[in-house]
Amino acid sequence: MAANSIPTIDYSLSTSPATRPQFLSQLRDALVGVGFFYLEKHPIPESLQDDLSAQSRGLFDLSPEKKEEIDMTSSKHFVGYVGTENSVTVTKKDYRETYTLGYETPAPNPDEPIYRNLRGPNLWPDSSDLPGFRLVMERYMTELRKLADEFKIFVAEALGLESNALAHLFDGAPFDRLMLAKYPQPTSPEQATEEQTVQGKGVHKDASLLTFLLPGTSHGGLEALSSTGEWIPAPPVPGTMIINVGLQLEALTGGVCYAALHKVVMRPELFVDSNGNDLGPRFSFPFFHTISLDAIQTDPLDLPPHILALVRDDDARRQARVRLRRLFQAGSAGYGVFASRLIVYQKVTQRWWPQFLDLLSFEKHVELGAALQSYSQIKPATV
Ligand SMILES: O=C(O)CCC(=O)C(=O)O
Ligand SMILES: [Fe+2]
Repeated sequence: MAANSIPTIDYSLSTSPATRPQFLSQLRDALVGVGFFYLEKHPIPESLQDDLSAQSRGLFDLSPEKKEEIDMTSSKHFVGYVGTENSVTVTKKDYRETYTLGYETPAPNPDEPIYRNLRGPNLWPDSSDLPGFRLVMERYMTELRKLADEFKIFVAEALGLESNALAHLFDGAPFDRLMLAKYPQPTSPEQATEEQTVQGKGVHKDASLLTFLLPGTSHGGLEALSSTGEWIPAPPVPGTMIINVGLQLEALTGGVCYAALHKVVMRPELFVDSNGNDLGPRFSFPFFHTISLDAIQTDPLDLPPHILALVRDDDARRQARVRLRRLFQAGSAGYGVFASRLIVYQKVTQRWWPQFLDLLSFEKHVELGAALQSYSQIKPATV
């Protein structure tokens, strides 16, 4: 399957029975091919996108002291602000600052499984500093959740399944993350690695089912790796969002859907427009749509043969099997998700979850998942 350019899919085709088959067929090609697509004519109101962008700029403009108040280390739920100095992909530094939030909810009861601590209260900035911030973020998350709910149906249908074939993966409380990301313009040569390139975000696959990325500025820099090994640029296209397949969808479909590796590279020329004007910092807003933390699915989805035949090769199928096992290694999906957060955000782990500090590496991911599970079973009352 041709997989060397990023297709554009028209959301409005999904709304009429006459054009829906065309929409679903384009969606299937994108999920199986490059794993990234632009969604045009989507239903997120432009005014809400503008509000999101304005509030995000306001957040990153807060003083260091105010940012400290909402620093992720103040939350045991892996939400809040992470400064440039603490941003990494695996072990390499990312040159960006982020703020992450989820659905506002009380912390779980001590007798619930430990992974439910991935949900909890957000770290909101002071409303006198940023009036309207919380309202805009919550509105945006509500709209994105609605769009993601539609995509669960679209994806099922595009893969030849019943419309509700993914519904069971979302039983229980929803778990999604909205991230606001600011990539400051690199200023000093020390920030550059090779060929003047600064790592905005290092090479990775998203841990989500699907990611819905709203670019906040016109900067390029995002690139996706095709299955044939080419880096394909995915610059913002006005009026569209960028949707990409995450590891969960790849694993659940036995490798039929392709979770592309991707990265954000920052070359100096990306920070000026075609007239040579300075573009300022780069902003982007990914919404990581994820199956329920309580979901359990040990076998891949039961795809029809003509869809299964679309898998690239045996290796893709094998790797997806391994991923699926890892995802549900300890039962519910939440254990694996919690284990990954403990590994990625070690400062949070040091402060809130020190009992797991000696298991913090991706090589020990399986062990860590098992430790979390037995911790939930043996010592629930002390969580
Ligand atoms: O900022 C972007 O364009 C993409 C960021 C990204 O891939 C991520 O945060 O997972
Ligand atoms: Fe990503």
